[in-house]
Amino acid sequence: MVVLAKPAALEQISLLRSPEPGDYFAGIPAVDIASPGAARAVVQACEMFGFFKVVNHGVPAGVVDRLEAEAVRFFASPRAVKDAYGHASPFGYGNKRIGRNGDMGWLEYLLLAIDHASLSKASPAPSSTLRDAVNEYVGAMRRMARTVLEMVAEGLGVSPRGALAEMVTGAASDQLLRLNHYPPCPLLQDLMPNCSPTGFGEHTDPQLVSILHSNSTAGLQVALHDGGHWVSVPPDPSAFFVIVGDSLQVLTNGRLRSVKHRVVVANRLKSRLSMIYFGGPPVAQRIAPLRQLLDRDGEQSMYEEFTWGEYKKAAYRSRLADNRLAPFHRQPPHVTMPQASSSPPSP
Ligand SMILES: C=C1C[C@]23C[C@@]1(O)CC[C@H]2[C@@]12CC[C@H](O)[C@@](C)(C(=O)O1)[C@H]2[C@@H]3C(=O)O
Ligand SMILES: O=C(O)CCC(=O)C(=O)O
Ligand SMILES: [Fe+2]
Repeated sequence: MVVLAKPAALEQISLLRSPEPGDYFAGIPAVDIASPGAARAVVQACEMFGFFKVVNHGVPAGVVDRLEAEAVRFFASPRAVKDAYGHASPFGYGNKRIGRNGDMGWLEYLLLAIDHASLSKASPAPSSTLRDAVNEYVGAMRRMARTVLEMVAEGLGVSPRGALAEMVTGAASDQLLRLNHYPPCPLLQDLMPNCSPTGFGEHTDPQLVSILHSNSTAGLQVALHDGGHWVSVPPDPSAFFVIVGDSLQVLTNGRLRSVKHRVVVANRLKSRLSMIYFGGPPVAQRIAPLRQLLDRDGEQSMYEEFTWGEYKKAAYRSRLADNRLAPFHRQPPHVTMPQASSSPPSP
């Protein structure tokens, strides 16, 4: 038996099967958020996939292009310059290490904290041009998150319409912006032509919603709710992708479900660049199913109650692939069995 050694640079990075043309999934719903039926379409997509593409979003191309150009410029700078903004703990520049608990991926990134509508002082900006581009982009993402969450509320029949949106766009909300750069990895080309390094390992996002933009290099995969099968998402730089997070799953008592996703670095020539806005609530926000939904549908909460601060603390102690909601799942209501008789059966 011939045992192939992994190149040292990939030692702690797990390999995935490279996607084949048939893995590209044509069924990802695209929602025109400016259309009259959008609220229903958003809820349907979130129920079925926990993921959808936003088209006709109204975000000017210049806002995206400016931040993308700044990100490209930053990632192209010398390692020593980038390290001056690291090491992501959790904010700043990170290289290969994701979080603090041993997860590794074939990527480099900038993780930035957002206070209200602009870059937080907790995240020093590598340059004033990058800071301005971030602030402009975050403004557009906050508006999109508001629109999407208003549509979720409307589609679910929850009032006021802003009940969910306010959690993410209110003054004390906990938002992040992440710029991910996945350089091509030619190391496996001859060694294992059908394998590719993991860029970002499988996980669900802990917040309410994440809004993702990427360049035209593929790599994102989502696990279908129906069977857990991994499918590749065809990239579309003219659109955004909305990812349902764990907190929105709990707030809707599991009606909308967070989606597992990951990135595989299969392109041997071109970098993938993604920009993701994470919409989280204030740390003190109670995360529990909306009362209106429970009362209307005669349901009991499927989850133990927690605050976003508690969930976040637990999440940051977990590994990427962990099921972070599992410890908060309530046991199904106790089923009482008829008592077995202790007296011997009569003859
Ligand atoms: C391994 C980890 C990275 C992460 C914190 C965690 O301990 C588990 C959740 C991870 C995640 C996934 C979505 C976002 O990219 C992120 C910023 C988040 O809020 O939760 C990352 C965290 C991170 O990279 O620090
Ligand atoms: O970079 C991507 O396309 C996805 C990254 C991601 O899921 C994340 O940063 O949480
Ligand atoms: Fe994610």
